[in-house]
Amino acid sequence: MSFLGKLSIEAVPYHEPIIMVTLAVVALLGVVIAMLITKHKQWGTLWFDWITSVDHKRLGIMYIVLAMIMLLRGFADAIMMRTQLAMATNGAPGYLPPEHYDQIFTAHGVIMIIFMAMPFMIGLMNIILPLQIGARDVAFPFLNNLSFWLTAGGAILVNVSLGLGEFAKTGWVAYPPLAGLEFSPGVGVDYYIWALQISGLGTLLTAVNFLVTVFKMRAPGMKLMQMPIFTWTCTWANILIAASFPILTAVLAMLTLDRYMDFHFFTNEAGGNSMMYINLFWAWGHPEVYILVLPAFGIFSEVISTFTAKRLFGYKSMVYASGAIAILGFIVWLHHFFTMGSSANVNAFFGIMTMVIAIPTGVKLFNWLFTMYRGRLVLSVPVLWTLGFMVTFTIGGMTGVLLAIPGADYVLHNSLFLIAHFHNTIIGGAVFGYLAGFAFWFPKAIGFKLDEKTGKAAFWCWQIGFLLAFMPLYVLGFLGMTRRLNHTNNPDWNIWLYIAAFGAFVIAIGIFFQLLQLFVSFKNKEKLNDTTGDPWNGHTLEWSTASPPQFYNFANIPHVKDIDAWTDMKERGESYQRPEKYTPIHMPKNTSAGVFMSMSFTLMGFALIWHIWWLAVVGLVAGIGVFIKRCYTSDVDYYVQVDEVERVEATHLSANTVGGRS
Ligand code: HEA
Ligand code: HEM
Ligand SMILES: [Cu+2]
Repeated sequence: MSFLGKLSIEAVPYHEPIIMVTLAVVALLGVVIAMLITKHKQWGTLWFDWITSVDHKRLGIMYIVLAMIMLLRGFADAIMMRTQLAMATNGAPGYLPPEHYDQIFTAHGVIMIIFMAMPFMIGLMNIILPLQIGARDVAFPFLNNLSFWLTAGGAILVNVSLGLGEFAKTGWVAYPPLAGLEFSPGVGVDYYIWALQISGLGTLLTAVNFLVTVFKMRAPGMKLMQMPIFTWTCTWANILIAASFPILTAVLAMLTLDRYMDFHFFTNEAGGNSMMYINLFWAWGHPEVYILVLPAFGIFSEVISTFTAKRLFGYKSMVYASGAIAILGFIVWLHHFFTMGSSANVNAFFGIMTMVIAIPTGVKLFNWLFTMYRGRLVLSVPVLWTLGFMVTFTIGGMTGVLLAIPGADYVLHNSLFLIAHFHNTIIGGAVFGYLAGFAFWFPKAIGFKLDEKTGKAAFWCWQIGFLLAFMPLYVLGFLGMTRRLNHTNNPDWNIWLYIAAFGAFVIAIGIFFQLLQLFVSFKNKEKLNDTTGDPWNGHTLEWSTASPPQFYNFANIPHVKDIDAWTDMKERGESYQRPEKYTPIHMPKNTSAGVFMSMSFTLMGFALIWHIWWLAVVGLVAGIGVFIKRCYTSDVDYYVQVDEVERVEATHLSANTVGGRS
């Protein structure tokens, strides 16, 4: 074994034109961005105000930037797959060789779920949750920065695999024995393992951080049953993360031992059993999909009640329904392997428990409908995403219930019907939810509203494109097409494959409109400016702050007396009151420890992937070293003095009294 382990120049796929062109474009973009930063002298800002920031609002924005970049990457993979399948009909080979195609669907699944949806959800939670409960930050701001960089570290590893070596060809579930050393001897599965392990640790720390925040840092007076509904759904999601991510950590660790140290947990011989992996994987994987969708449900609740100018119908039943979904979501994982050979009774139990989830979900849908009933629903962009969700997600949920019938699942398992089901719930549920939240909270986070026209165009392209791209997959599933095929030879399938490819291009236009929307909105930001901090006449405390919020969030922590604390304060005439006095505010200092720690661990992961043992030790020791140094640092906080608080607050208050609202 050489100094660089398995790494050599051969690892660069220079004979693959598609990859090389992609890398060249990415490199070019990188150079352009670096030049722009240099030209505008922004390196200092980038480092001191963003990369090392412990402010939950800035970390939230960074999560969402990461999610958007990963959406572009994941979508590029998707469109490549759809084009391949539209070309490779009647036995034609298409343009993607099998070993490349297999990496693409694996990368697409992993990137979309772990590095697009999760960061998007966690980003929105970061920006909004502390504001909603009247807190100045999360419980552990430094940990929050570390969590972000661990997530980013995982994303970096997945993307490095494009230019160095390969990614897993196993599907996003990486089942052994296929993912074992015998059938996947390359570095692809190792990239998968370390990317998920490192980012998963970040996610687990985030959940712990936000659970402590919610239980310990609510504004005085805010009882648990008065927390805003988005905060509640995030809390249920965090409980699910805390309960399920350790299972992922464990199962990945076991796969690591199999691959690196010749253990036999999941091999076919020497006492191993790969079914154990499948069981543990889904014990994490199923809760994971509810982790994605629950916060989106919370966003829809906020959007609907705000844009009908009514209180949410059935607040308590919403909280309990979310809890029921979370708890049931934890005990139905076996529905992913009905066909693995459990007894009929076991299958029946898990099938029925799965179907029961339709009940609390139905409760939520009806609550949203009742909230809209006789309200004056404003058809803004967040509302469009919400209405689109209600239709699309219901279809996806219903087909899920169909799959929950073990007998039916024997026919439909791993068919394109399944693929249609989960894109239906993930895109129609989670992604539409995040995009609704993005449009809803953008003015809060950035300071100006998003352009409506381009936003509406983006929505319609996504909605119509979605139906075109995924409804045909239900048909293909019934016609017998299985998932992960890289070419087909059944002429009956062709037309549906063409429609699906066309649909994906319509979604591409939607994504184009989203980029255009950002461009147009930034250009017109003076006109779209939000000086009030409360552009939609909101219900919850985040709208009581300025847009973007003061860096310390609240000069004086509000006292909460009711659900919808901000509506309540406005009704009582207690909003925008200048308090008698301000006191100095205790704030955490930014630190580079998080980024250095996580980059050390990412380096360790990279070294382990390539079997560069000395470098792995260096990464590990450096990461732990930075942590120990951080533990001995006492210079971690400071006070914002009263005169500065006064100055900042005066701007916000004057915007809302002189000529504004009072
Ligand atoms: C956000 C993601 C998300 C969500 C919310 C769901 C929600 C549901 N899922 Fe889905 N699912 C996935 C993502 C998701 N799923 C993924 C990613 C996979 C596959 C991964 C892979 O293999 O790669 C999968 C796979 C999957 C399977 C495995 C199939 C197989 O491998 O063969 C099953 C089987 O039971 C299932 C069922 C369900 C059910 C019953 C729901 C329910 O929660 C739906 C409840 C909602 C409704 C029913 C609609 C609204 C309700 C009403 C309007 C009330 C009235 C309705 C009735 C009385 C029916 N899902
Ligand atoms: C935006 C449009 C999207 C398109 C056009 C698309 C398309 C596809 C295609 C063609 C496949 C392969 C299906 C097969 O096995 O034959 C696939 C798989 C998959 N997609 Fe998507 N997708 C999209 C968005 C998403 C999103 C947003 C997510 C999750 C957040 C997602 C998660 C997955 C997963 C987990 C798989 C399974 C990968 C595997 O088989 O291991 N997709 N998608
Ligand atoms: Cu499931």
